Amino acid sequence: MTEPVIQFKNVQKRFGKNIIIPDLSFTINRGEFVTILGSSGSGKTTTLKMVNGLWKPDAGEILINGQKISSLDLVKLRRHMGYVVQQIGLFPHMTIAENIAVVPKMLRWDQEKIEQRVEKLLDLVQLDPQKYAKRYPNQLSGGQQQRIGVARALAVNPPFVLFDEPFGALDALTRIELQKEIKRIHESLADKTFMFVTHDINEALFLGQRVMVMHEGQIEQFATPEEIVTYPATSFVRELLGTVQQNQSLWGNYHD
Ligand SMILES: Nc1ncnc2c1ncn2[C@@H]1O[C@H](COP(=O)(O)OP(=O)(O)OP(=O)(O)O)[C@@H](O)[C@H]1O
Repeated sequence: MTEPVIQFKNVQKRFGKNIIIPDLSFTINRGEFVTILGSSGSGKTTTLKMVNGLWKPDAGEILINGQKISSLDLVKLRRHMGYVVQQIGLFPHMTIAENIAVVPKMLRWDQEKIEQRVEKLLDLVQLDPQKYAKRYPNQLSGGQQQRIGVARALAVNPPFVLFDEPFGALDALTRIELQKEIKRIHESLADKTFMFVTHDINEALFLGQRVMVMHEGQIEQFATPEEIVTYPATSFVRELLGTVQQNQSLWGNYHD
């Protein structure tokens, strides 16, 4: 059964006099993995930041679980939304375990529950807890640090996780490895809704159950990867797909 959990209704966002997002409407259902693909400056990050209330829309309405975002307690809302960014900003003087435990500690979980959770999360992101829990961030590779970013975002088991170009700074092989991981994690955590911003077409098509293609603050197409590749809705989508479109098997076999 589809259950809408994130809804934008005629949302507008301006910065000063610049209308960045003129009129954005879409619905995301519980448990979906949605990727947002678009050129630089198309409004992907702005859209994500409106989902967790970091930016307020200038017009229109955003509903989270059917409730107007403007009526929600934003601190609580953000606890329900893990956030993973490119510069994950681990605290350098804290161990990996302490970094993951920041929010659980803030919520006054007892120590045993925190330790169990950290261990489970390190297992989930495939880092051996015995080996990594007591290390410091500078003793980890970039890819491993991003894994910690994912673990930290999942610490208090949020129903939503937002990703903003989390793998943008990684080398191609590490990136592919982490894409597979994130897909596996989404599949293993039933019912979590993921929104993932990227400007990498292969990444968007590989990860997204649906892909939202944005251009100049508007949705060009919001559809499954198959539909997008087979029936690009606009000339922008067609151009964006470029060579990928010419060889449909390419993205399907991207990680084989
Ligand atoms: N705080 C801000 N003040 C003014 N303008 C902003 C602000 N944040 C973003 N913008 C502008 O809004 C537009 C959309 O930015 P946004 O970061 O959402 O794009 P994006 O699609 O995520 O791009 P990128 O892929 O480069 O990160 C850009 O033109 C940007 O300059």
